[in-house]
Amino acid sequence: MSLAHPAAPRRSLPLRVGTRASPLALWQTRDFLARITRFCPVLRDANAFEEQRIETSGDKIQDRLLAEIGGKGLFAKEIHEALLDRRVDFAVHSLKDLETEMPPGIVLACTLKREDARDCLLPGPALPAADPSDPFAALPRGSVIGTSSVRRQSQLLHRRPDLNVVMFRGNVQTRLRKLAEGEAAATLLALAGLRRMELDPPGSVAIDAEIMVPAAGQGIVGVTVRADDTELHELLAAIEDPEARAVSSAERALLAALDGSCRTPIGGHARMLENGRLRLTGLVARADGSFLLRRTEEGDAKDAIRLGDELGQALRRDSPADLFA
Ligand SMILES: NCc1[nH]cc(CCC(=O)O)c1CC(=O)O
Repeated sequence: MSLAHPAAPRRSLPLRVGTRASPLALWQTRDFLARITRFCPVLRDANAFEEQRIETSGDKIQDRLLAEIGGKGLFAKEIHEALLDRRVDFAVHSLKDLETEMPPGIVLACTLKREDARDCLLPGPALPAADPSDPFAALPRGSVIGTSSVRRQSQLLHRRPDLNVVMFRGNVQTRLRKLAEGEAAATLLALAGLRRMELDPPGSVAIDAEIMVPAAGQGIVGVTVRADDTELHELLAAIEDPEARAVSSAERALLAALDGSCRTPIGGHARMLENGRLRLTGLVARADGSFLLRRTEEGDAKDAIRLGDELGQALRRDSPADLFA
């Protein structure tokens, strides 16, 4: 079988794709396989791909804040290992769960078109629907909000210091169940995950990215491959969305420059403007919301990494040093 071109070297099928086993991860993986099959008809074979489900440290640890156990990369570590051990040929990830620097021997081959990057407020059954123009307004004083993201927590508490945040972990379905069971009055989730799984919980509203700056890479799926697998790298790169690459490069460079301890709330969100310009917003905060710094810069999309790096350094310079200890 040749992948991209009749003259390309033959390689054996199936291609093994690494993925987490959560419903969202599986949805994203199957969506990616459908896209690549449309692009490369030779893979239109029931046996072209084999799904390898991999349990990651992030899936195993359910009772502690992600920030406390090492944050980024926890949902990717075992998948990277499978790639390097040649147990899988490529892997599909939520980009926001991938560390900013790939381990040696692994590259980010492809970033897919972004789904809505915003976070979403989901009121539980005891609360009225949220108001899209002021999502937090209907939350009664002192309400309990479930989230284990320090980024979401800090931005929420900055506006509403009266609220009480409790830890809420598990995959999207688990968190929706906890909400239905009243473990919290409301929760916050990425809109992208809900949209992909066609979930539209009653009363939920998207929160403007100015009010709740999303995580770097939120809403974007990224595909990793071994750096030495040129053939597969080229095939995967052929379905890359250049806009997703540009915005995520800026956001991830910002995150890398901030190099926060993994407990530091950091947000990064870029938007492509007309005329090839990028507008990047970065956020640094304290988890309790008592400090919050948000800044926006524009630059040429060709210099996405420099834009992110410079904004990250500026935010770092102007934030309390202990956030970066
Ligand atoms: N850490 C879990 C995770 N990783 C990616 C998404 C959503 C999908 C995306 O951002 O592309 C989620 C769930 C959430 O934050 O609500």
